[in-house]
Amino acid sequence: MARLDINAVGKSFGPVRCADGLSFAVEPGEIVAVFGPSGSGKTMLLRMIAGMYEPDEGDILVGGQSIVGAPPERRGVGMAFQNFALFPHMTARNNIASGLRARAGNEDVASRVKSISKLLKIEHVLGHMPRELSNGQKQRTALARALIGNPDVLLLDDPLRNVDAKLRYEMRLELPSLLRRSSAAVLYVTQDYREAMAIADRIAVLVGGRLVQLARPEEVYARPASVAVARLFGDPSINLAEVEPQVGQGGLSADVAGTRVRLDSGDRTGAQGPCWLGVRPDDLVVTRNAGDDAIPARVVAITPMHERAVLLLRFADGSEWLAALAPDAPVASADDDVFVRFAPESALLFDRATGLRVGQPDRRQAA
Ligand SMILES: Nc1ncnc2c1ncn2[C@@H]1O[C@H](COP(=O)(O)OP(=O)(O)OP(=O)(O)O)[C@@H](O)[C@H]1O
Repeated sequence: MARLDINAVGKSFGPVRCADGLSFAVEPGEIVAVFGPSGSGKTMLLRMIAGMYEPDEGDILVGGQSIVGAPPERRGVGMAFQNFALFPHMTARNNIASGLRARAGNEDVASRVKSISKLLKIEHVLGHMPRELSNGQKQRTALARALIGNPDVLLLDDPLRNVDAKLRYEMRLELPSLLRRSSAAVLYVTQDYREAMAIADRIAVLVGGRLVQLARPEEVYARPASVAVARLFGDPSINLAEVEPQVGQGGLSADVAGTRVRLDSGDRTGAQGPCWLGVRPDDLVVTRNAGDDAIPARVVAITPMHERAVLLLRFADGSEWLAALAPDAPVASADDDVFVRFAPESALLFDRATGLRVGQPDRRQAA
């Protein structure tokens, strides 16, 4: 059992800065999802840990020992990729065993292949060639090969991208306990925020090669460090409006599309001046009743989406927001005039100049 430490790691290709002062640690048995937009440096981070590239600056340590410059097979690192990368001329059994032979000499290969394939439910296809395996079986075979050598660090690069939706769902449920059993420090790259939230203990959000937030999934969702992070989490994505909040008798309030709306009066230090107001579509309530804090809107369109109804709403100033309503919520029809409300505590505020969330004690750099 060994901890993975990434210390001030930087890497550039010409003008492209794909890692910029990355620092964080992954504990043994912990799963950290690396999440961010395409090109944010997720795969490059994994490649530097695996030894396919070396960092320009900083250090990478496993169990307190630097692995920078060490040959890939001596790093104690196992990897599985989105494209499976199985040897096409070898059976599943030999593919799995290759993960062990590269690392150790006189192990009892057969019994270890057997126990790992039992765990991953692929015992019955061990004699098959990769072309005879389904994508799900290939993915499990690649995972078995990565796990069989009991690596200190396990790197998974979007391992569920090429499997079908049903298997992806099942694996999201199964993977965390499977991975924790190995006691490896796991870095799990994904482009799917739901997968990151389902699988990880913590999520490292990368934007432009920089770590913009590292926190538990619910924390990243509820308290995104910046407007860029807020936009990455949620489907439909967060509604935004330009506001200038002011402190009055009833706490903080702002004009939203011409209506004065109360915002949370809690910890909002620095929340005055030009801000982005962010409200998640799930946090909107759509009613037919006017009243305090109710913004008049017209329903432009309704679309079903994952068991919910998503309403496209247009305010009097022409701006549009989306509301995602629970299946049992009374649904309006297109062209209806309605009122939109949200609880003050569901309002997120971001400084418009820096993009950082305001009223947040532990601020990180904006994306
Ligand atoms: N060998 C290379 N030579 C030059 N530039 C590279 C190389 N590898 C990666 N890059 C650049 O580094 C940046 C980060 O790439 P990386 O593959 O790590 O992104 P990613 O976050 O994994 O993206 P995706 O989600 O699309 O896989 C990109 O701008 C990419 O073009």
